[in-house]
Amino acid sequence: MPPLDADMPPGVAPGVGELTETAYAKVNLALHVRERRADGYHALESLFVFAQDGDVLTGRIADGLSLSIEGPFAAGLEAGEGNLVMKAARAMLDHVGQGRGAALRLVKNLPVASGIGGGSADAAAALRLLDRLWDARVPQPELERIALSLGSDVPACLASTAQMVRGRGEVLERADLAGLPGTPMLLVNPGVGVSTAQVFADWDQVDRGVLNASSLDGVIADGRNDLEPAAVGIAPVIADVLADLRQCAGVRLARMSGSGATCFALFGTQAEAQAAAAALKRRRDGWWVMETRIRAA
Ligand SMILES: C[C@](O)(CO)[C@H](O)COP(=O)(O)OP(=O)(O)OC[C@H]1O[C@@H](n2ccc(N)nc2=O)[C@H](O)[C@@H]1O
Ligand SMILES: Nc1ncnc2c1ncn2[C@@H]1O[C@H](COP(=O)(O)OP(=O)(O)OP(=O)(O)O)[C@@H](O)[C@H]1O
Repeated sequence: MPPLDADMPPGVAPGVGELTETAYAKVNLALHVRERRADGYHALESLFVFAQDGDVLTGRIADGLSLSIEGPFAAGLEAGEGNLVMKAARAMLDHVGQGRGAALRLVKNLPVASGIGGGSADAAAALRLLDRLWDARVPQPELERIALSLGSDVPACLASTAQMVRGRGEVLERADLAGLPGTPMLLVNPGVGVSTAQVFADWDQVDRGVLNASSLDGVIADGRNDLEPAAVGIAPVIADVLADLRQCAGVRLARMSGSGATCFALFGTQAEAQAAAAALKRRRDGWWVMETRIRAA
């Protein structure tokens, strides 16, 4: 009998001895860029939420480490040592001691380099999965330290709950905003990749002020994604995505996530989100459209 797995997403049947983790898509509901730091990174203030869907990682005990990748966005993604799943596994081995192994399988459902943190979410899912698979019981602060060594967004992806994120991504504060969990959401990517480093380099260096994330209405009314103009400059089709989303019936907020090109829209009801998804798929050949909800904390 395969083990019962509380985190198992629908449609994924684990094999004998396999564990499964979802790598939830990250969405920056607002992203304020405050300043360029001496280390070259930018100080951010961002309200992170997570979709209830994403990539799916499964793993079982094996000799050595291996990774295979399948799914709609598997093409072009290397499964070697450069993959963030492998980097996460190596970092775990460094911590818990060599001599353990795992055969990992990634179903890549999220577009790569698209502002929804797929690679970061995969790395965090690998840390959670291997901690369970190897019964390593790494204390949470240690896991968070390993996570930050893998990327700015990986600590937030570890918990995959709504969080106010500051600094480079290492200062996390739980954000239990009323009205967030379960909110119907569309993620839309027009099929272009944009480089995060390039978008930051093109930011106009104007500090437009703090993010007040005390209520969802406040984040909708006063929040921004300060990287939107730079990303639109690199990939003008992002402006078309935002215009399309903003004219959908029932939309409460449409904004770009991270450094783009993926944009998101929040809806009042699931029926409105479904209708918007169907219309976009009809009208825009080649755009990726995912209908989901904000994951509950
Ligand atoms: C902008 C966000 O999407 C917000 O969630 C993320 O912080 C980006 O995280 P990421 O894709 O993992 O990016 P990283 O690999 O950390 O950074 C890529 C490059 O983007 C720039 N970068 C990134 C994050 C940051 N706070 N300041 C930056 O200036 C740096 O040039 C860095 O070399
Ligand atoms: N498992 C992985 N999934 C996606 N990208 C990966 C993975 N492993 C390594 N990478 C590399 O990491 C880079 C960033 O990918 P990712 O999908 O996380 O970007 P992103 O969505 O723009 O992230 P962010 O929202 O944090 O800016 C890509 O250039 C890709 O080649």
